[in-house]
Amino acid sequence: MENDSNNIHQAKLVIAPAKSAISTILSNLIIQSCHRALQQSTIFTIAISGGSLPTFLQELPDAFSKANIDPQWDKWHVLLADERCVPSSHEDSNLGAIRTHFTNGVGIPPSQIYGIDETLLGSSDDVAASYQENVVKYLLDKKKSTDDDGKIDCALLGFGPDGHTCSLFPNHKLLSEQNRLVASIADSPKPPPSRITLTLPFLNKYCRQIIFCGAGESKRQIIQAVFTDVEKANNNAVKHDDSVLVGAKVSLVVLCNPAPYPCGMVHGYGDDDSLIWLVDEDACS
Ligand SMILES: O=C(O)[C@H](O)[C@@H](O)[C@H](O)[C@H](O)COP(=O)(O)O
Repeated sequence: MENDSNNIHQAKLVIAPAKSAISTILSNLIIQSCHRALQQSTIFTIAISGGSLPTFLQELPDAFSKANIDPQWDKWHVLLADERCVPSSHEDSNLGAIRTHFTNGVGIPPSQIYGIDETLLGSSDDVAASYQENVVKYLLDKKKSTDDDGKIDCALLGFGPDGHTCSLFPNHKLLSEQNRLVASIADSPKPPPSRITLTLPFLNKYCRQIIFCGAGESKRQIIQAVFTDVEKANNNAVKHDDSVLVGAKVSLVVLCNPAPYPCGMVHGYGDDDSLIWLVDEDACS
């Protein structure tokens, strides 16, 4: 468990009326994040995890069209929040899923969609070290050099029914990582065992906005455990723009400290919209 005793961390809890509404709301949040980034910088950087997350991105291109906003895909840089150490053509590949559900249909230059170095697959440590140097640090430097404070603009994360996020699993030694921004894991309890992942230092220091997404009853116990008082969240309802958070209930919640699960250790960067949890009613009721 992380004991970050000096700080109270808040999140915006956005409860979509149904799983089907998550894609719409997520698309609107990404449009906002992209717009904000491209006002301040010449590039938009977004980290995406695997699991069900890529399926929530299918509506994004249409959402840009409906909003009559040019996504400027040529300015997008997509990195992986975690990846299984397999070739991108393998059915377990997160990059493969992101391509299938999102990037294959849009004009992001392939050189700006950053997979792992498949020539290094014999050593997950080497894959992680290479991803840290050649992708993560490269993009942070690129942000710094484009009139920006050197943060990844947005990270889209899932969370498992065991409370993991990225490939950061409960009670695993990687939760104590202090320095590396990307690390390898050889014993992931969720198959396949060999993976690389963004670390807590990266997620908590170098992301301007984190959006967790999850749906369904299997996530309920995690939501109840990660926040101090979800039942009372309705009392903390916040005003919101219904054209963005369509039909959602929105409240401010406080993360439990110490955090009971890895996903609860991701507390974001600090301002109002830096940590959003977007879930459906089934995950919350
Ligand atoms: O590579 C992975 O396994 C994922 O990145 C993982 O961290 C995922 O996001 C969660 O397991 C939630 O997955 P679901 O959304 O499918 O429950």
